[in-house]
Amino acid sequence: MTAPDENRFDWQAAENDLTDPTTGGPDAEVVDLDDARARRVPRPRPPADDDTAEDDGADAETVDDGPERLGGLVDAAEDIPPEVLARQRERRPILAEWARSWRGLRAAARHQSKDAGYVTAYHAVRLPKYAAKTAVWAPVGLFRGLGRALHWASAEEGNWHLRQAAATRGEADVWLKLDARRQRQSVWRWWVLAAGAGATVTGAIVLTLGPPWWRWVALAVVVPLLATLGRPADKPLTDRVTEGTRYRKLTAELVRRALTSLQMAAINSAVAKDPKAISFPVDIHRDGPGHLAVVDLPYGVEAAEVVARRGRLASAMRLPLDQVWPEPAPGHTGRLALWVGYEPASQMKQPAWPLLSDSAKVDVFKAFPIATTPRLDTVAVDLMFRNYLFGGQPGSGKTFALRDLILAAALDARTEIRGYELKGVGDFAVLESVMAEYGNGFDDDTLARCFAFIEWLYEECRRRSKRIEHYARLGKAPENKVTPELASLKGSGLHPLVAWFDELQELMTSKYGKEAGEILEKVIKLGRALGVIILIGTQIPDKDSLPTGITRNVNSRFCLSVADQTANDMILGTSAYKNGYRATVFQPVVEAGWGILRGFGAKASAVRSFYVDTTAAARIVARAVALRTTAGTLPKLDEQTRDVAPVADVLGDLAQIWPGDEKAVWNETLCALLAELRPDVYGGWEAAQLTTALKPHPLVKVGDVGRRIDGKATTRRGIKHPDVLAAIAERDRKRSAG
Ligand SMILES: Nc1ncnc2c1ncn2[C@@H]1O[C@H](COP(=O)(O)OP(=O)(O)OP(=O)(O)O)[C@@H](O)[C@H]1O
Repeated sequence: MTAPDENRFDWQAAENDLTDPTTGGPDAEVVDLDDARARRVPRPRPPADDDTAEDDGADAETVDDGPERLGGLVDAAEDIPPEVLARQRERRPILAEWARSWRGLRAAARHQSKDAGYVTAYHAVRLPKYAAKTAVWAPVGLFRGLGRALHWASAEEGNWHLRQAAATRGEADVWLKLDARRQRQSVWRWWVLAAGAGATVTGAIVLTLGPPWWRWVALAVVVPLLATLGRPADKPLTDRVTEGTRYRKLTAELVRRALTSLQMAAINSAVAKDPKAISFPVDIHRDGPGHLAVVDLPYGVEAAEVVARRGRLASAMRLPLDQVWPEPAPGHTGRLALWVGYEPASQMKQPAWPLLSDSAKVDVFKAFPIATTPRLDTVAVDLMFRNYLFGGQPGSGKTFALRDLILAAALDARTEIRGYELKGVGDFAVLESVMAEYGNGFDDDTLARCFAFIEWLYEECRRRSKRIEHYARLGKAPENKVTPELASLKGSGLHPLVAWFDELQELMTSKYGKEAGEILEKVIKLGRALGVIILIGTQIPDKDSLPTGITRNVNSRFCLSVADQTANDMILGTSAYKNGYRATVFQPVVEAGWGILRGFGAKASAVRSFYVDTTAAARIVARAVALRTTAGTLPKLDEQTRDVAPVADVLGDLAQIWPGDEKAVWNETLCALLAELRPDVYGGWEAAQLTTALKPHPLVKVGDVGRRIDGKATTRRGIKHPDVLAAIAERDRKRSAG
């Protein structure tokens, strides 16, 4: 098809339509084309005899819908402003994709040198075999070469047959003419041959007189040439270096074959009707350490459907799974970006985490590297004004990914870090010295502390919002958000606070779950602008283990290998699976660290978190300790508690302040008495706070307690004295049991 003209009107197609009676319908008439051009009359609408009649184009503007247009205009009506048209016109880049960035250049150079190295090594080990073959065929080549030279000089080639034919027919004069012609030809050829022979003799003399290396060079050049001349046509001197053993080059044919092998009826039937139903808006090109094919799938097929069949795609290409990376491409939903690496991702060496370098520092307001793409590009993320959700099945690598973020946070000396790992393995213990609070385990005590921490976070958010209000009044928080200046301002109380929870499902499915979920949701909503950064890791992303209120409000998500669509969408958001963002394609353990990162830019993408083992993590922590010691922000071991946490022994204090021999007392009365005892701890407590503080002690049941006030019966929440005593006895028993 010819390219559309400036106004995007395809004259040739329109002319064909107007002159072709089969498309013009029974009433088609011959139209004066000049007239048609002048008036731009839309062609007559063909009779609507099937479903596609609508698409067949009601006006001539829409006839050009061939592959060149895919992703471009649907209708180039004249009222579309020229600047929009100009924006939509896709220009091919002057330089090839691989030559446009250092990364591309380096990757191409690395690939070429690797390739050259391979070929050299391949042939080097076969050199003895090649030498033997050369020794055999070179003498044959010498005689064959001499024979051919003599034959050429005699100019008999072709002529002999003609002379024979003339002799058979008895045409003597023809014979004589042919022979005379041969003689004429052979005269100058003999001269050429003689000159060649002379040159050879001279060369030989020069070689004998010259230094020995001249003879070796001559031998190295001439002998292989003679051997090549002497060898049989089907037996090359060197072995073939087959392409297949190195990598499979991505070609349009391979992509087409792979796509038609997916057993997708929509693709196969479209291709059966029109082999061009699968088209390539951009040429397949090198992109990093692999090739990228941007494919426009047949009408109505979504890229997401192909992404879901990554396994079949890899099978059709005869490649390992982690070498084939299909993704939805920008443009429209039927556009697929298929990247195929030179080698499987598992064999590609991930570069070392840049933050491991001794000079690396982190500013949580700025992006830092956290992962790599399949093409080994670095992906950077920031922490400030973000909440993260990491989800994946066991062995998917979420703990390691979460730890990367906390390690990065540790390198910003302003950041306060507190968190709980509720798996009890101690993956985060390496960070203990830079954390202001750390809990590890899934026992009731740790869960209670974790819950109390969430409550504290909420209180901290309230305190921070007051501080922000204050600074906003002073004009220091123009957006009512923490600014880098406020975060660095000592005593502002607005420094970044990273609160992390690994395996949060343990808390959410415990007795604290409901309340913890509700409070955490509020913290996530409030904390973002206040410098409170929540990081959550969970293994079971269902609505009981991870309240939807939380998932809805998280703005950065990393979904590692998950088992099904529900889990995928719980982490990445509704419709993520449908839109082709499917972490179900990753295998746990084998593809640990791989996942879909969402919340950074328009497109979610497959990335692999940097692998940082505990030894490397310890090196970073050592640096973080040094940075924090200088900045004076290193948490002291004996101070690793929250400033307003209920550090006091609530049960003991209750027993101490219990009024007389009352059997049951209202919480609010108890709060007032507790505040008198320890105003720094209990000052401002309300009834609900006491209820929460008693949660870790199931023996103390908070219930309705009735009293008479001015003769009127009044019921409020309260607790019973025997319960408190029983809980103290139980706690003492547990403590003495160890
Ligand atoms: N980015 C990575 N690159 C390579 N290997 C990784 C990566 N991240 C994690 N792994 C490997 O995967 C293993 C499991 O990782 P991790 O403990 O983070 O998984 P998990 O999802 O937290 O599993 P679980 O829920 O069982 O704790 C690690 O021991 C590590 O060896």
